[in-house]
Parts: sequence; structure tokens; C-alpha cells
Amino acid sequence: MKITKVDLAHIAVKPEQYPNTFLPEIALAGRSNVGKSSFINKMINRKSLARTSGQPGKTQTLNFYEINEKIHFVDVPGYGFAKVARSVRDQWGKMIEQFFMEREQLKGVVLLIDSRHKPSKEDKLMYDWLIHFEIPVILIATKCDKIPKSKWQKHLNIIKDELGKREEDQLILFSSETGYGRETAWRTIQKVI
Ligand SMILES: Nc1nc2c(ncn2[C@@H]2O[C@H](COP(=O)(O)OP(=O)(O)OP(=O)(O)O)[C@@H](O)[C@H]2O)c(=O)[nH]1
Repeated sequence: MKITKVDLAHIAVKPEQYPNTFLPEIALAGRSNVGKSSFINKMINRKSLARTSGQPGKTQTLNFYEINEKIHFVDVPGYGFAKVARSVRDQWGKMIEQFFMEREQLKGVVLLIDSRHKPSKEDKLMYDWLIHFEIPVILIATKCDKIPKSKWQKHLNIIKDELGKREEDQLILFSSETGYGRETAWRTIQKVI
């Protein structure tokens, strides 16, 4: 996928602030620190449009990135970060749920899982929740450069088994360091939209 234009087009915390366009939207969800911002940056070939850091829990709003004037990536706050106050987490939960359930332009959710670890309880809840609400889901196993290639299949199998992955859902190994999986991820996203 050739990227010609990217803008951080909108930042929203409530529906009145969602962009007033009909572009198809793909949301990015995952545990805090899973590599969501790095995934976005790699997909759009930018070093740091989406902010990355070693500091979990920094994305607190719905961030709409407009790509090639054709699609929005929507970065949502990561879940499972204990240091964020409970009241704030509850607010994020409501904001994300409302967006996922009510937004007509939303065509699917990319759910990022750290390829090194077993999916967490929250990863499983999120996956089941998306299936329950019939939202198409693409699974991305992040940071695969951190495990030896000989163990990739084993780690993929663990993710599949732990999540109870459905046959029809794609599970794609990805590295923001090397760009591995980028083309497959774009192809899959284009199919979903
Ligand atoms: N080696 C390696 N490190 C990665 C990769 N993706 C992300 N990281 C590192 O993991 C850390 C977290 O990455 P972010 O992209 O900021 O994670 P995030 O999910 O956006 O974090 P939140 O905003 O807290 O939700 C950073 O130190 C990244 O450099 C990857 O594919 N390979």
C-alpha cells in the first residue's frame, strides 16, 4: 500500500466530535503498550505521527488518522493499564463501547496481541465482545522480531488456542521494527473495508 497523505484529522471523546465524513473506519484496540502506535506508524510509513513511548496508557482519546483521503484509522485507549485511575478507565470503556457499537462508518477492529505472551483475560474479553456484536476483527500479533522465527508457529498456536480463534478471523504476525506483516495487514484491512 502506497501512502501519499496522512493527517491526524480528529480527536474525539464523544460522538459530537467524531468526524463528519463517510470514510470507512478501522479501529485499533489492544492492551496498553502492545505496540498500537508503532503499528499505526509502520502502516502509514511515518516515524512518529502516532505517539509512541515506553509510557503505557498515554492514548486517552479517540484519534482519527485520515489515510490517502480514503480510510480512517481510529486509535483508541489501550486497556489493562492498572495505574490509570478506575474512574478514568470506566470513562474510556464507555467511550470505546459507544464508538464500537454505534458508529456506522466502523468497518472492523484490528485487535493487537503481544506475540510473546499468552493473550490476557482482557484480550479474550475484547475478542469475544467484538464477535458478540458482529464486528469484523483482524488479529495482529505484535513485536514478532522479539521471538526467534523457529518459535513463531508455536506462539501463533498459543494465541489461537487461548482466544478460541474462529477460522474466518485472520491472525497476522507483525513487527514495527522490521515491517514484517505490513503488506498482509494492509491487504486484510482493504478486504474488510
Ligand atoms: N522490538 C519491537 N518493539 C516494539 C514493537 N512495537 C512496539 N514496540 C515497543 O513497545 C513499546 C510500546 O509501543 P507503543 O507503540 O507506544 O505501544 P501502545 O500500544 O501504543 O501504547 P499505549 O499508548 O500505552 O496504548 C515502545 O517502546 C515501542 O518501541 C515491535 O514490533 N518490535
